[in-house]
Amino acid sequence: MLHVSHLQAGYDETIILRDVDFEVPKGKIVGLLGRNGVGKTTLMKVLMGLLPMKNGNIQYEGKKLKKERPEHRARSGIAYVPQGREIFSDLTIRENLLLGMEALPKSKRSANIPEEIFTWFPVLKEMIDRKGGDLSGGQQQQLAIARALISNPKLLLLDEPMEGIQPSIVQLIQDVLVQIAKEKEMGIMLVEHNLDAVLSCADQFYILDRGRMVMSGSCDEIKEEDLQRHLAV
Ligand SMILES: Nc1ncnc2c1ncn2[C@@H]1O[C@H](COP(=O)(O)OP(=O)(O)OP(=O)(O)O)[C@@H](O)[C@H]1O
Repeated sequence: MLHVSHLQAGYDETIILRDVDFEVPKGKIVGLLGRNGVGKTTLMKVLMGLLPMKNGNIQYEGKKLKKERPEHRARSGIAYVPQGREIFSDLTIRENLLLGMEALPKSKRSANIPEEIFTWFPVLKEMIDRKGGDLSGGQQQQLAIARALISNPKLLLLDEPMEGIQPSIVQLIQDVLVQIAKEKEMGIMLVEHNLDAVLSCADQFYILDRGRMVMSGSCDEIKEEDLQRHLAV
């Protein structure tokens, strides 16, 4: 569903991504690993249209992405949960979730939150009228993911969703991702430093280093020594 080739991007004159090739197939979770500052977030921003690419090709659902704005990409089914969650602290869970509808064309928006959201994240139903700022980090992360899922995206980009989250919530998020990738045939790209979490829920992985994907494969076949070589600081 997503094919990226020879992608080059960066900030002003600085090139961060030199020649990036990768794919996210339909219904699969793809983990993106790499040391701090290699450009994982930069790649997500380019995919979401928040940063222009300098060169290369992005093909999404059979069409080339060029200069489409983020809202256009969101309407075409790409959802992004940035690092740090970015939920609205002064709005309730309900209000935060309904904002996720903005990603849909007006004719498809609803005033009701789909019940499946609460089957994945029951705590959001229990606390529906509480303000975002009153939630724990793990609850805020569930809210941020749920808000992205409201628009029923085809491709979900997640930037470090497990960061600073307690193990039981990490497990819940992993279980939800595995379930929705399969049931909804959603492609999921997961940037994560929590290696165990990536290996236990992703199907495939890529390692980004010095502007290129230096390694990729199936998570079942990943070798500890290769990880050490590319990820050790
Ligand atoms: N807005 C910006 N302007 C200039 N340089 C930036 C900007 N944002 C990020 N960078 C630089 O681009 C490089 C890649 O940053 P990026 O955040 O994409 O890395 P990352 O792999 O996501 O890191 P981390 O794992 O720490 O989140 C870093 O050197 C960073 O300092």
